[in-house]
Amino acid sequence: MTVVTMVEYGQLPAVRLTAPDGAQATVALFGAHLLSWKTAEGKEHLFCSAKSALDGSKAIRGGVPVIFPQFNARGDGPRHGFARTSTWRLAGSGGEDGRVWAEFVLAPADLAAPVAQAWPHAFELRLRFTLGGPALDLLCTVQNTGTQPFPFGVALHTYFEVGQLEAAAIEGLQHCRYTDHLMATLEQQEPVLRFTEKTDRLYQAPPALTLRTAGGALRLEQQGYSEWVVWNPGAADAAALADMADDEYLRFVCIEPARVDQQQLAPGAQWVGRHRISN
Ligand SMILES: O=P(O)(O)OC[C@H]1O[C@H](O)[C@H](O)[C@@H](O)[C@@H]1O
Repeated sequence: MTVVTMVEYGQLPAVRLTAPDGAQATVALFGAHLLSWKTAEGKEHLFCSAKSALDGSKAIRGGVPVIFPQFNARGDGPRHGFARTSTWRLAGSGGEDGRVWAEFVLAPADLAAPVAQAWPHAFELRLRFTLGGPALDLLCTVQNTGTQPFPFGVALHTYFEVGQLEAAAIEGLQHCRYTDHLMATLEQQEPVLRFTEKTDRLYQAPPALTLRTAGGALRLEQQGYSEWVVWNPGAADAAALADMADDEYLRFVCIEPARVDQQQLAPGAQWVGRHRISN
């Protein structure tokens, strides 16, 4: 039996999905933000900071922030866009084939007035979470519902719980080109990426990666996006973040399917991004 219920997470209303095998996901309406994903054996795969705001006053530090319509400062609006700080609607939910799903939607009428005025485009952003079995699927669609093109970037800024950063390794990036935080473009020589210092890289996307941790491995796949962003702030940047404890950077890595540059979407057109996380 699949179950979809409303719960409170911190002070945020959230949707909890439970699959027939016991896998569970919790998604806040604020940001359509996935806060927790547990596979059937009860293992939590996402990190969320103990210092994160959970009251809608600012973006959540952890889980899966939805980045739209701009990545970081690559646009004129707020850093990483407004989707992560807007309240979405639950558009539907259900169960089939042993899995459970819920879909969230954000459109101009859902935005705070100043946000809608600053980004006056006719769009519909949808995010569907489907879980059960070893996989979590995140289906993101952007629809241009108007008569003028608009530009957008998008990303799923997933914070994976890794337990011990020193044991975390990403496979699948050897010989891939990336841009680092100093804007140097390089090619990765190492077969495996490990985290020994601040890491903030935009990789031209190979379709699949493997994240290995002390506790197991996750396979990450994407279609429709153009980059993988890999981020860990390191000690100094973590200490400067008010919503992260100084040593919490040792517990997570962010691996993000992304379309970092704002590209145009024609009137009536739809963009689709698929992301699957499985173990
Ligand atoms: O602090 P935030 O706005 O959530 O951004 C957190 C991080 O997001 C991305 O991964 C960027 O590549 C980083 O440069 C940035 O520091």
